[in-house]
Amino acid sequence: MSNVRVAVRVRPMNQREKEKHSVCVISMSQNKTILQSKAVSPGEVQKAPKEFTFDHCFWSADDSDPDTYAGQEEVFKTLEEGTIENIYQGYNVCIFAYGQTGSGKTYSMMGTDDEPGLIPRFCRALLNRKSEGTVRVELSYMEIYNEKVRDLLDLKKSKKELSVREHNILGPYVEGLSQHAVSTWEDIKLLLLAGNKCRTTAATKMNEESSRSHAIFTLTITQMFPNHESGTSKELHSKFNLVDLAGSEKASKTGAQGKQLVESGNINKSLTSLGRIISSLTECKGSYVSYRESVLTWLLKNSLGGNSKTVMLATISPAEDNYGETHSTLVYAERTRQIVNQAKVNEDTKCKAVATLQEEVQKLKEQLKHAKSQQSPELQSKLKESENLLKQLNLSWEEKLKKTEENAKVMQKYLESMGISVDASGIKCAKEQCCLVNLNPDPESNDYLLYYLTEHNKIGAGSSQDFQLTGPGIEEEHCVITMTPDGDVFLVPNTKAETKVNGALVQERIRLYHEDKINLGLNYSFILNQSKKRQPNSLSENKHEVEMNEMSSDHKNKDESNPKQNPYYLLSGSQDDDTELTKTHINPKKEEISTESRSHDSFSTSSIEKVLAIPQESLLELQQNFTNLVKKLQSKQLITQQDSAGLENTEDMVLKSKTLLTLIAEKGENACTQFLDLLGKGMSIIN
Ligand SMILES: Nc1ncnc2c1ncn2[C@@H]1O[C@H](COP(=O)(O)OP(=O)(O)OP(=O)(O)O)[C@@H](O)[C@H]1O
Repeated sequence: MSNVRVAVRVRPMNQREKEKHSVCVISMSQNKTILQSKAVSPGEVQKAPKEFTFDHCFWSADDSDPDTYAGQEEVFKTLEEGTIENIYQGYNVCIFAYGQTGSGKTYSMMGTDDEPGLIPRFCRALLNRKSEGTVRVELSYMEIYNEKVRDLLDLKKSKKELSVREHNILGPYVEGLSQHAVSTWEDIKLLLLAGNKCRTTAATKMNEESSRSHAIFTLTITQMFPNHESGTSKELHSKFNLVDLAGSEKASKTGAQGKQLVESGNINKSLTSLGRIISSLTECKGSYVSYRESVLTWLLKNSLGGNSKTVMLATISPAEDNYGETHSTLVYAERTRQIVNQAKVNEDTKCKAVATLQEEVQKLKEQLKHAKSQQSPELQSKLKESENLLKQLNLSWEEKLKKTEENAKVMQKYLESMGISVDASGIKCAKEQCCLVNLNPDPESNDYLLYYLTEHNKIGAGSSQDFQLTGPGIEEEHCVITMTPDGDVFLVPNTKAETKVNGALVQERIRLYHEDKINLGLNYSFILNQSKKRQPNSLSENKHEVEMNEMSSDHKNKDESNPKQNPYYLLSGSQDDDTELTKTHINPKKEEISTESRSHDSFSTSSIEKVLAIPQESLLELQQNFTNLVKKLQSKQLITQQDSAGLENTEDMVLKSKTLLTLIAEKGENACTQFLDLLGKGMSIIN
């Protein structure tokens, strides 16, 4: 019998907290965490600080003093103590991270490329551990989102909801969850990367990269010890669960609304059940514990009060404005420490399970023979369930390896067909392929996602969409991007959804060009990569240079020495020529404006004639271009907000152009020169 080991980790102040000059309310001394009470108004009595005792307290709030600072390595080393040993002795182990959104759960569990967290460190340590027996490691990775289980590693089935079942020897399990035989860190890394890319994330006001799902990463370790004298063999089995729970914060504080509020409700349903279970295990010992109340608690049944050695890592913010959440996390964590587990060595579990399953299958077949028709569907489904489990348990290691290999290929292809390219070394994109590059780094893997475009690409939050995005402002059917056989790309917005191209709101079908910046909802930003079409050959292909120049300077402002900061570097950083994307920005052909036309009168006449000659389909582009130009002129104070409002009210392009030219003319020679300069830079509505 052993208690759940509980560790608390306090993260550094984030930008928001620093800007607000938040006071640090956390201090740590050995295994004690002290929470100072909030500042009070004059006349009120300051409450005494609250003290909590844990097995480990990690001070990660400030790295200026290496003696007190606990980095990723220290957290791992402390929690690893005895853990790998326990796994190799045949015990189940579970480590779960609990805390409010943005408190550092994912950072602690997954970490970054430079600062790997517990999952990659444990995987490596586990593979490096020597054993006298033959060691087999299998891996699964799932997500619980809105009380639904999804396999993060079987992409063909990733949209399918999987069911939780329970076997009397094996305990709760997810039916049909893919198991991947792994032998090296590289095998695991690829699966981790792919799984993380599939994880659902939705931004909230508190933490834009907030993950709204619970993720369970499981390593199943089997050791075989053959006894050559007796011809028998012993098997030890252990399950190692690494769980990254969703944020425990209150929905109101994060600004969750609508669909997200439902998500929060369901996330909290799992967490509420978790809390209830922790209470019944600690306060009302002996009372019935309803693990099946939520998917999460059902799957973690063994980890809480059952057959597992469990560690809870509670993550907290140091800032005063998170006092309430921090306090409840600490209370929760202290209570969890009282849970007593009954871990036992799992010896020959598989053999026992196989034997009982075989018996069960026999019995069920017998029963089916004599069953009344109304009972048979239930019996049949039970039989199928047992047969499936038996089949999975009976697979040989070679078969498993082969399956894993096949699945890896399918997974890679499937991801590509979905528009996501996965490669352990970073992002790759076929030179000729047209794709959207997501400029928001993937929170789980720190790199960028590619969405390869096909003829017809539905984008939105709905399950029928080709590219599913979640987050504020994303509609069920947000927009459609189409591509003609010639590679011309068009965007058709849903007029109710917020879609911007190069900063301008789009309300009707619009053609897209190489390196156009597309904003969907509040948080998604994409760049169109259309390298095949990057050479401008039509009047409109030089239209975006001003934006491109702006973007280039935006990019320049980023830390170019760090390839992860800049998708262009990441894209071009590939060693492989075939899959390289260059970072060169388009350099559109500039049409020289003749010196004689540099008088606004002659310019305006010829310009309007050109506008009149423009075919209808180009007018839409023109309108878009016009909007961009107006914005630019506004920013240069060549026209006022009032002027541009007047322009917006005019539908007719010719009239619009005339008004604009008149407005510019009124500003005098300097304004005309600047205007022409802008036109010359590619913002022309008429050349
Ligand atoms: N110990 C730490 N040291 C440095 N940075 C940290 C630490 N913990 C968290 N952070 C940073 O704080 C931010 C939020 O952390 P993280 O994403 O891990 O939170 P979370 O608890 O997993 O949130 P969510 O519930 O939304 O998944 C990230 O930018 C992360 O890099």
